[in-house]
Amino acid sequence: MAGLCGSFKACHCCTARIGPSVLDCDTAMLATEAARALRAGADYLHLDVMDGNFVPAISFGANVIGKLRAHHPKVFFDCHMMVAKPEEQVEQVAQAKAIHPDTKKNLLQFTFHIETTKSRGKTQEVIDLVKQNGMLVGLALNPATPVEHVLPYLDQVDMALVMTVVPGKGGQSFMVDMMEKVRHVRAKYPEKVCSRELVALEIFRCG
Ligand SMILES: O=C(CO)[C@@H](O)[C@H](O)COP(=O)(O)O
Repeated sequence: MAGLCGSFKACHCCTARIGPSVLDCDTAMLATEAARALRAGADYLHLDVMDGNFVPAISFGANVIGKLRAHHPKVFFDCHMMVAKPEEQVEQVAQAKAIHPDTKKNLLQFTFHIETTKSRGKTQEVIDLVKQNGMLVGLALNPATPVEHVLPYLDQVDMALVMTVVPGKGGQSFMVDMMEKVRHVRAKYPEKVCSRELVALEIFRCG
């Protein structure tokens, strides 16, 4: 059975961190639901922000992320920004910044989609803006987007989010053919690639 890196042997890159999406939880009880996920073993939280534009659905935004921070001051938040103009939300999301008191690690990441910036020539600008606002940077790519679109930026970002579902809703089937993109990114950046659904698949495989 292949590991996270696609290797058929156990190796260092098969270490996984679990960051569940809270999209399909009872969002009226978000802080409690997040606590439940963390108690169950989540290492961090994946927060799906949807604007009704880049994707049809609307979920929650920076204001809710800020409120959630008050309940979870030591938890890493990966904010998956499924929004058409990520640059307009950087400052608001940055309000939820936090540094872990013991590890001194940055606990906030702003992950935006290359599809929203590439055609406007704004990818570099958004990366810079996110960093200026004190957050880690994630770069996401849709299943239909070639991996080559993100490669020029991977030296500068903290994470590549290889989507293995079409962005917009929860509960979809894992697209196993996206593994090729994961392998491609991992070959050069073993610590930078993330595919949440992939992690779920591996847990399933391991029983
Ligand atoms: O970004 C997305 C979808 O747009 C993902 O984070 C999913 O929303 C996760 O949902 P489940 O697959 O866990 O139901």
